[in-house]
Amino acid sequence: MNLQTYPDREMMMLSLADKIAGQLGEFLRRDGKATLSVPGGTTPGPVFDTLSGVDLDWANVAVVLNDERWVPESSDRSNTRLVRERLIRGRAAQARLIPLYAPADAPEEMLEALSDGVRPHLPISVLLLGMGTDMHTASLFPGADKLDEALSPQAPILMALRAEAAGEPRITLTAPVLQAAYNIHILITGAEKRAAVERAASLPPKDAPVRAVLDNATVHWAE
Ligand SMILES: O=C1O[C@H](COP(=O)(O)O)[C@@H](O)[C@H](O)[C@H]1O
Repeated sequence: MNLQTYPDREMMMLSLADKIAGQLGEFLRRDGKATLSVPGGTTPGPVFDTLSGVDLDWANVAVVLNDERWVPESSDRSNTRLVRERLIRGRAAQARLIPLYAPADAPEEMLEALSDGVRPHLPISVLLLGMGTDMHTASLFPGADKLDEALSPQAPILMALRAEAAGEPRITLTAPVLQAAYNIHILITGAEKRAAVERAASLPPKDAPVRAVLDNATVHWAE
């Protein structure tokens, strides 16, 4: 694990947004397109705020969430809502948001259609992940019903998972999709998450799912 620490959160968010923009720019110059995968939750908003103001060829950037809670966009638990409100606006308004949610009672009903939408945008150029204090990343939760399958090299692009700690049913990119990303960043704040990520480094992915990507990731941390 490559751990990068910052004097404060503001500096970390600005610096990480700058790094991500630079990496997206390299893909855009070389391939004419790029895929950015981002987390939801409470941490990444300030990175999105800065990124949305960066001058990039956003029309050729596909944005894919790492995971989604199975709730409509009207819910304040919706990761899609966060991304629309904080990232896909300003200069980034032209970016293409690839859906991880569609109205249906259960994620299983939409897995195939949503996977078909994601497939053309793989592999991910720049992957930004969050992490919970329980060492889950994306919606790969310890103890989730289908965690073993989602961690397997044969896992499909997307899976539906359920876990007690997750609240709603989840839909998530699986481990092989995350591992195939060209650039991997994990964004965490606070002492509890720092201790958790250090603990994860010596645990197997079934106990600490973030471990599935840790060896090739840069972990960005500020108090
Ligand atoms: O439920 C989720 O949690 C993680 C971590 O969220 P945070 O609020 O602790 O930053 C997030 O990365 C993931 O995308 C989200 O669905």
